[in-house]
Amino acid sequence: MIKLQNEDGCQELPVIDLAGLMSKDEGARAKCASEIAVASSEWGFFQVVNHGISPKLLSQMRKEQIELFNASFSRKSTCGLLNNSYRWGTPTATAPDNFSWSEAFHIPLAKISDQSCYGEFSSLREVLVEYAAAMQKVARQLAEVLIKNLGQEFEEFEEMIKYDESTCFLRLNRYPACEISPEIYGLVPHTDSDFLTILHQDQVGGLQLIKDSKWIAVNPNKDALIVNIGDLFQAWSNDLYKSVEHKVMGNPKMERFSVAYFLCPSYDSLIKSCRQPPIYTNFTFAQYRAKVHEDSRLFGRKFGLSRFLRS
Ligand SMILES: O=C(O)CCC(=O)C(=O)O
Ligand SMILES: [Fe+2]
Repeated sequence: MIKLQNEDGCQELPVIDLAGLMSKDEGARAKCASEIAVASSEWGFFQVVNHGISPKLLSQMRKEQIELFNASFSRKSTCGLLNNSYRWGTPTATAPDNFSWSEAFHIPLAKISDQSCYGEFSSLREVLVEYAAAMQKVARQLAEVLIKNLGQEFEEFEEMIKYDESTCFLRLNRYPACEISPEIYGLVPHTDSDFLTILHQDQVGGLQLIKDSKWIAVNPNKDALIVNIGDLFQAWSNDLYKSVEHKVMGNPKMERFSVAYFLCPSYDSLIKSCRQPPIYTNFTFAQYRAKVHEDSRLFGRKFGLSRFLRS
C-alpha cells in the first residue's frame, strides 16, 4: 500500500503562472517555459493559473455538466445523445479494485458542434464549443513549449502529428458519492493515452498522482487548471517528460465533477522518439490505441508504453 505523502505536507504540485508565456520580457518567457519543462519531467503533472480561460466559461461549463448528469439514466444512455458517448462504471471490471465509480460522456471534438448530438440540451452545445476551443488553445500553447524545449520546431511537429478533430476529445466526468467502501475508486489508476491532458475539477478533491513512488493528493485550487503529460509525450521525449499514474478516490458524502481535454494526434501519426537511442519502437497512434484496447479486453488493464519498449 503506497502511503499518501502530502498528508504531512511534504510535497505540493507545482503551480505555474502562464502569464509568463505572454510577457514582453524574454527572461520571463524563458523562466515560465523552463518551469513547464521541469515540472513535466520531474512530476508529469502541474497546475496552471492565469491560463486565459474565463471563470465565467468554466462556471457555465460546470452548470451545464450538472444539468446533463441530473438527467435520468435512460435519457443519458439514449441513442444519439453526445455521440452515444455515455459510459458508467467499468464494463471490463472483474474485481472491485478495477471498477471505477463514475459516469462520463466522452465526446470527440468533431462532434461538438453537431446540433443533432444535443436534443433538449441545446445550451450545452454553445458552452462546449467555446470550452473546447479555449482548452485547445491552452493545450497547443503548452505543447509548443514542450516541443521547443526538446529542440524541435513546433510547426514541423504540428505538420507531423496533425491534431485530429476525431481523436482529440473532451470527457465530462461525474463521480457520485460512494458510501459502499472507501476502497472503491472513482477512477482506477491509469495513465492517459494522449500527448497531454488539461483538467478542470471542482472543489471536492480526490485526484491523486504518483510522485517518487508515493501517492500525492491534488488539493483543489479554484483558479487553476491541472495539466498532465500523456503516454505519447513520454514516448516522443524518450522518457524526458513523464506520463504518471493517477487515480480518483471515491468520496463517501459528496459527488464530484471534472472535465478533461485530451490532446491527441491523427490516427496515422507516427510517434517516434526525438532522441537517440530511442527507448520505444515507433508506432502510430492507431497502433497504440489498438494495443490499449486489446490489453483491456484480454487482461482487464492497460500496459501502455511498456508494450512498445525496444528489446
Ligand atoms: O477527474 C479527474 O480528476 C481525473 C480524470 C482523469 O484522469 C481522466 O479523465 O483521464
Ligand atoms: Fe487521466
